Amino acid sequence: MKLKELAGILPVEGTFPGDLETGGVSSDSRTIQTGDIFVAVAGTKADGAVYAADAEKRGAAVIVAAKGARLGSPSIPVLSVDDPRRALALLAARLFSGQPETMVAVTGTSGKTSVAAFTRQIWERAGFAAASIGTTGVVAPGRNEYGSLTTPDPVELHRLLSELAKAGVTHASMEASSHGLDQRRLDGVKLAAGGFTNLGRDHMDYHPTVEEYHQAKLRLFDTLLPKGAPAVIFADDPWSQPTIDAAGAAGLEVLTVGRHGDFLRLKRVEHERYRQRAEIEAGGIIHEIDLPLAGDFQIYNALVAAGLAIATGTDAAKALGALEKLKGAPGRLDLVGTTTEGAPIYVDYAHKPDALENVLASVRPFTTGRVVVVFGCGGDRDRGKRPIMGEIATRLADVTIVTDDNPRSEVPETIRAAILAAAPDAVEIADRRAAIREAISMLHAGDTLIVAGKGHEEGQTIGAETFPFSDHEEVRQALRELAA
Ligand SMILES: CC(=O)N[C@H]1[C@@H](OP(=O)(O)OP(=O)(O)OC[C@H]2O[C@@H](n3ccc(=O)[nH]c3=O)[C@H](O)[C@@H]2O)O[C@H](CO)[C@@H](O)[C@@H]1O[C@H](C)C(=O)N[C@@H](C)C(=O)N[C@H](CCC(=O)O)C(=O)O
Ligand SMILES: Nc1ncnc2c1ncn2[C@@H]1O[C@H](COP(=O)(O)OP(=O)(O)OP(=O)(O)O)[C@@H](O)[C@H]1O
Ligand SMILES: N[C@H](CCC[C@H](N)C(=O)O)C(=O)O
Ligand SMILES: [Mg+2]
Repeated sequence: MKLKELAGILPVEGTFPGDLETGGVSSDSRTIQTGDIFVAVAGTKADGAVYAADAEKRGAAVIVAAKGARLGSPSIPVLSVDDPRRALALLAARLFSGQPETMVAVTGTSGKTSVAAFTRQIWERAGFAAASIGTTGVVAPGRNEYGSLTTPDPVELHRLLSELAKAGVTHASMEASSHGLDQRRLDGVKLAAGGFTNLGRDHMDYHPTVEEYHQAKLRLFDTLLPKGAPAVIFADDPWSQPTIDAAGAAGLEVLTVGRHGDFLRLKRVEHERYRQRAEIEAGGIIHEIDLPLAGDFQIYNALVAAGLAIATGTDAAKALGALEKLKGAPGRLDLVGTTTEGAPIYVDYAHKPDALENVLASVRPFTTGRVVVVFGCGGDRDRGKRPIMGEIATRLADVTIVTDDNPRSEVPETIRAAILAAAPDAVEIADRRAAIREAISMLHAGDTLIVAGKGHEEGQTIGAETFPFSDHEEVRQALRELAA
């Protein structure tokens, strides 16, 4: 593409060599090829500006950077922009043209992966070629790939969206993480609707305060969605009202779901161990729904997903009917097995306080014996959540086993000690495999075990190395050995 065709994103007017042919775009100098545009972004670890020379050496045609960026003295043209990350996203969208026609994004502290997966399943049942993109990867017709980020970086994202569109995918749901929103990863995506689940403590290592964390999430509503677009907002969370206010002020069509919802009103719900029966009012009509998923919170995620599908044109009866066939996202209150005495063992991705609280509270009503939980906290992540999660486990579980969950560069004992400070009666078993075995071996009829924190993950990161590790596999293996 000629540089002048990127006017509107880049300041290429005037004497600039607008006829310059450019190839791809990247913010990582290590991936630059001859003719590419290098966008220097200020990161959390480094300032991309210092890699301008490396980008030039590798053949970059032009550098895009913030005004005043210290680029050294490149001999290729430099274009200054106000917001390099946004420019990167818009360039990626332009260079990889095409995206599924109908795209929705969901944000919130918990439930994003589930909502994205549910929305895709509802669309599939309504007959659309649909995809979902998020923490557990990309799922589309004939495609199921694991990805490393919840919201992929813009270049990856637009390469993917373009591929999906070419493969005939018309509908796609994606997760908008607070990092993704803050770093403008979705700024080039044309969104038809947005969803909000809830807000709790998360990523306090990245966002200075909860208010700023909420502000990052609000970018979906006040910046990214076009005026008049539907915003499907879960109405029963303490952060629902400020989100509704912001979406309203941005001129969006606010559609609330939940017990206090107007668009989809939850009139009644009975939680059973493995399913929930709900009465949902939509447009004055009551729908009786049998949701085949464990976990009280799943009905709320299902409402947001149905709201997004209906708001983007799926028939309400079809969308709500599809809830009866939903499959949970991998590792979200996932029943992996039961002991010979019948005690269920769930693997769940709760790695933040609200999620742990919800998952433990969810299984309590169906547990006549003890609730046992195995969990740890990740290294190089929010340290403040460790004692909070220790307290939650102590309050809501009968037996707490504290173990390791991706200690990364931190000393694992220190992480465990921070949790144990608020969980004095907890058992400490450093090795996660041993912790899972110990927990399973102590189960009796009526007990429930939750192995929390890793969900779908397939590795344990210790130092800089990631060893293969799956909670699902460990649970199955321990059950086999104990039964033998
Ligand atoms: C903290 C964070 O979000 N980091 C992300 C961010 O990196 P960064 O901008 O801070 O990068 P940096 O290392 O400071 O480097 C600055 C710039 O120099 C460039 N560079 C660096 C070295 C070099 O030789 N040449 C070069 O050009 C880098 O490519 C970068 O553009 O932008 C990168 C490109 O998009 C991401 O890969 C990277 O994700 C890291 C790996 C990460 O772990 N992110 C996590 C925390 C994350 O984003 N999580 C969220 C939420 C998860 C959830 O709750 O579900 C997610 O959406 O996944
Ligand atoms: N609506 C909800 N309210 C509270 N907790 C929830 C809700 N939905 C899911 N959870 C809990 O949060 C965990 C993660 O769920 P999910 O993966 O759907 O959320 P997420 O927002 O994508 O999380 P992440 O940012 O970690 O990827 C679940 O395993 C469950 O413990
Ligand atoms: N997307 C989250 C996942 C955390 C999962 C947990 N297992 C951990 O390692 O802390 C993160 O990278 O912070
Ligand atoms: Mg997720």
